[in-house]
Amino acid sequence: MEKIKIKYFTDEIERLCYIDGKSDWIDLRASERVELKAGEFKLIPLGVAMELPKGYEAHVVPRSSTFKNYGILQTNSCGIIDGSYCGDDDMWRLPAYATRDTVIEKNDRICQFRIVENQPQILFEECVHLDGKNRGGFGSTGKQ
Ligand SMILES: O=c1ccn([C@H]2C[C@H](O)[C@@H](COP(=O)(O)OP(=O)(O)OP(=O)(O)O)O2)c(=O)[nH]1
Repeated sequence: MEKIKIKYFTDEIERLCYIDGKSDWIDLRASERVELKAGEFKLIPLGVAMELPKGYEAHVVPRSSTFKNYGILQTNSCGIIDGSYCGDDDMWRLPAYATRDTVIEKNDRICQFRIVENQPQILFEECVHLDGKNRGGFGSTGKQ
């Protein structure tokens, strides 16, 4: 089991909870009421800052119901929370674009995260040709 040190910026959101069995992604809540007009962008505060376990980062994505319920899109597709983002003021935020007029209430669950191990250090070794067989891509699977 991994331990995460967490700071809440408000008592008005429920505490994060790891729910065993159903999904290991952990829901995050808006820490203030946010009203957006169609076409507006906002960094929605999530009311938490964390010190992740050494060697981990966190990935934040919307919940599957987020677009249906609120009409917002996460503008960076997947939020990367670096392990170094662990200062007292390093509150997590969701960059969101509203496709319609919408209201997100304080404490609404709008996205989810999991922690992921950092990739190993990478050294790029330049070459002229690669030895592998060309795989094809972008719709080539199952075609000759
Ligand atoms: O959806 C996100 C993405 C990032 N962050 C926080 C955590 C992350 O560690 C920090 C910095 O993010 P990033 O490294 O992506 O941005 P940057 O390097 O400051 O800016 P950019 O890479 O866009 O130049 O912002 C969030 O709270 N939510």
